[in-house]
Amino acid sequence: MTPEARIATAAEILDEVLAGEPAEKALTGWARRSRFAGSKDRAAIRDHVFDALRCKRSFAAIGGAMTGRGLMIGLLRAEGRNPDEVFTGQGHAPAALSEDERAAGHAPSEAEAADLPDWMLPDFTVSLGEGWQQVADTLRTRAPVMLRVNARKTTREDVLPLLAADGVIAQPVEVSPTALVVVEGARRIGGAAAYLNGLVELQDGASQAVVDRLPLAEGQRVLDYCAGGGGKTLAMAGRVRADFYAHDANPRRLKDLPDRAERAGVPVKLLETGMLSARGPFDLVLCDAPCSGSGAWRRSPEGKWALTDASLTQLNRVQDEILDNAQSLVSAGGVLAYATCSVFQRENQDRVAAFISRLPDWRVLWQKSWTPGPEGDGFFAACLTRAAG
Ligand SMILES: C[S@@+](CC[C@H](N)C(=O)[O-])C[C@H]1O[C@@H](n2cnc3c(N)ncnc32)[C@H](O)[C@@H]1O
Repeated sequence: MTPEARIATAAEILDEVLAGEPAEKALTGWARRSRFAGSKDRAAIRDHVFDALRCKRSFAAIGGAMTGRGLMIGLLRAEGRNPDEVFTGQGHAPAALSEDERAAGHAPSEAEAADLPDWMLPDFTVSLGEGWQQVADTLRTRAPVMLRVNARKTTREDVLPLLAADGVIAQPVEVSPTALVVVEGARRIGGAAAYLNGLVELQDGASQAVVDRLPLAEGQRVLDYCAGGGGKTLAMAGRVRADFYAHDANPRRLKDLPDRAERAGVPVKLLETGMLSARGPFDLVLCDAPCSGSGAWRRSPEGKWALTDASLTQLNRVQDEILDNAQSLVSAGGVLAYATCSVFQRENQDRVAAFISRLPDWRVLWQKSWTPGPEGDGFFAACLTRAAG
């Protein structure tokens, strides 16, 4: 496919997404119908679609329309290119611009330029202070592909040449002693021997940094209360030998964990909700709570546009409920850890403060935020314990 044909296809797929189809589904549907497209075409079209979804408001403003064509015109103008050079109507290129399209477009407002919904701007600025624009700008860019080295099986230094032998070039980063950023060959990770043998896992750098800070010790009983696919369970198990238990309100979310744990060489027991009290208490209970995902909107930009003030408030209720339920499973002297991949104070510091005001016998050991950047997503974590007495 020519570069122009890829833009035309991205515009069509974006129209489906704007009509309500999830981006992944629209991309997969197109790829199934378009066997002529090669892997490079698929990758380029995917990049166009996700670049446009990250910058949907600003591209629509400068492109003149919230349509697939408008977004692609906006993308080209944002890159300083003249859309007329791509929208030629020749071969498989998109149809030539009309006079109206050529004249359309306006300078973006503050929220449009930041690619945030208007309602969100106050929450964003309160949560991030002076750095809010930089964070909004970061969320408009592609996320790094990052790996976690399984310290149970290898070291960063030893695994780098193994990855390179399979075409995956990675570099150590500072955010965590187990983190690598992939600089070349990201699409080869799934077939790399180091991945297949459990030496590395795909995991964001800040996720790893959160786990680094948890006060884990050998022989503890540790519960991952919102384990999902088990990324944090495995990262914790990579650090110490302890008894790891994984739970999720939606047990189907845990389905990949047994295989991943086996590959990583770490035993993890799955627990259903009804078994939690009987199997407790636990020395450490981690609540990696469902959240807006705002710290990871580079990876999942549709979440940025789907979130509403009301859905954020509803998430806050779920977060409070999770903390209230999980605290009863923590042993005397044990630790309750709370984490989100959100940048919003409402989901982070405010939830911790609300918890302490409901249950004043708890105190905060530490809390920390990570902003999205070259070494990872935005994250928040806090550790709490019951005050002695
Ligand atoms: C942020 S994800 C967890 C990601 C996972 N820890 C990881 O590192 O891969 C949040 C998880 O919380 C689960 N969840 C939602 N409500 C819950 C509840 N009330 N109790 C426990 N888990 C819940 C969701 O099903 C989801 O899998």
